[in-house]
Amino acid sequence: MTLITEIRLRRILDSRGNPTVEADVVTESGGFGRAAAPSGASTGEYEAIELPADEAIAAAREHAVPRLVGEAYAGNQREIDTILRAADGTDDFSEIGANSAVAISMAAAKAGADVLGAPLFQHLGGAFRGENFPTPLGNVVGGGEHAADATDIQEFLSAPVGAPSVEDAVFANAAVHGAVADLLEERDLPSGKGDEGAWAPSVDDEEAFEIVDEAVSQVEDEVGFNIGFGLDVAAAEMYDAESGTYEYESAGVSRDTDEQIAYIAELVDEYDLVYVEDPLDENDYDAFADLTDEVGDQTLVCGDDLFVTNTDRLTEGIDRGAANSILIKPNQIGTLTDAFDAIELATANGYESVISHRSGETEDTTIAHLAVATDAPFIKTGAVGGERTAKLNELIRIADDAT
Ligand SMILES: O=C(O)[C@@H](CO)OP(=O)(O)O
Ligand SMILES: [Mg+2]
Repeated sequence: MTLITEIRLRRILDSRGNPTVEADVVTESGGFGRAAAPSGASTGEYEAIELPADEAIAAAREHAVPRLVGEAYAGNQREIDTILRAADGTDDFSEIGANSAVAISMAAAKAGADVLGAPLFQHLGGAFRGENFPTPLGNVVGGGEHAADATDIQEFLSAPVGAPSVEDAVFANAAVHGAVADLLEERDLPSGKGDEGAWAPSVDDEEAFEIVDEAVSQVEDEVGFNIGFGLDVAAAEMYDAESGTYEYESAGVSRDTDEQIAYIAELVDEYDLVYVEDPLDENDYDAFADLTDEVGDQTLVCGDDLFVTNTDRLTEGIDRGAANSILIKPNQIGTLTDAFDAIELATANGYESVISHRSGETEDTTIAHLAVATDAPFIKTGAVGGERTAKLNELIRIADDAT
């Protein structure tokens, strides 16, 4: 029933207006799945390779599609993804592009679910999936690689950990985003938005902390449940390997590694941060381990550029005690199977898995299903903006269907 009979690949627009790859997978019994690859801006050095969309499509048509059509079953995800790896023949998908690979991988999963008549989260999570729903981390103020002339820290994240439901959490993040807008106006700080829809005012990090802290407290009072606060520092983007320092340009401050660890630990204490992503450079496992020693019992220290959803890099991190959670981005590694393997390895070693969008996105909602299927504590997928609300609204629908 799930034998693949057709795969179509096309270029579509992503949220930055760049071309990306969309895949349609059709099965013998008429099952259908469609998925699109997202795209990063603050990409990790060790990520799988994204090729220009037209090149990725041409290469996948030549090398991967003939091995899948009439040969593979959409219901057997591991088989599909093994074939994608074999068709590519490299470790980093540099032949067919991780963008083609992930679009086909996710579209096949959706086609498999369609044949079964099951929602994607059920197909991926199976009958023994947990009962929990992820807390959405809402990017409300940001800068770094996602906006010019804004904060050094890439993302200030609202984390409504006390929300009684996914729906309440989603609306709380939108309310914090709105409250930030009011506070910016009060302070006479005009602001555009960054790639993920977060406000991108021309302020230093210290002022951003003040504003987000106040916005979170205001909304907390309104909604009556606990809203935490998190960060994606994206520290690799501010790290200068030559001088060994983290350069905070908007504040004119430079910190060496020990100072960076102390600074982040201070922020965790001061703002009760529930989540800190990439607080240190992507090559510095030792510094990650030192920070995790210091604050790992208070907060999630999450590796994004550090681990790039890669089990080899995660194994190294586990061995060295670096971080206590991993960010999962299927396009960083190329297939759903690889993403699941990373999640499984994390879980087996007491690391939490946080599922994430990219700064360049489409209306694709696969990550919402992936987060529910794998019982992830958090999903990072923005607060507002169509390509972000596509996932948030899907989470609300999933919760509505599943309960
Ligand atoms: O750093 C990140 O976590 C992501 C998503 O927020 O950004 P990008 O997709 O640009 O890598
Ligand atoms: Mg990140």
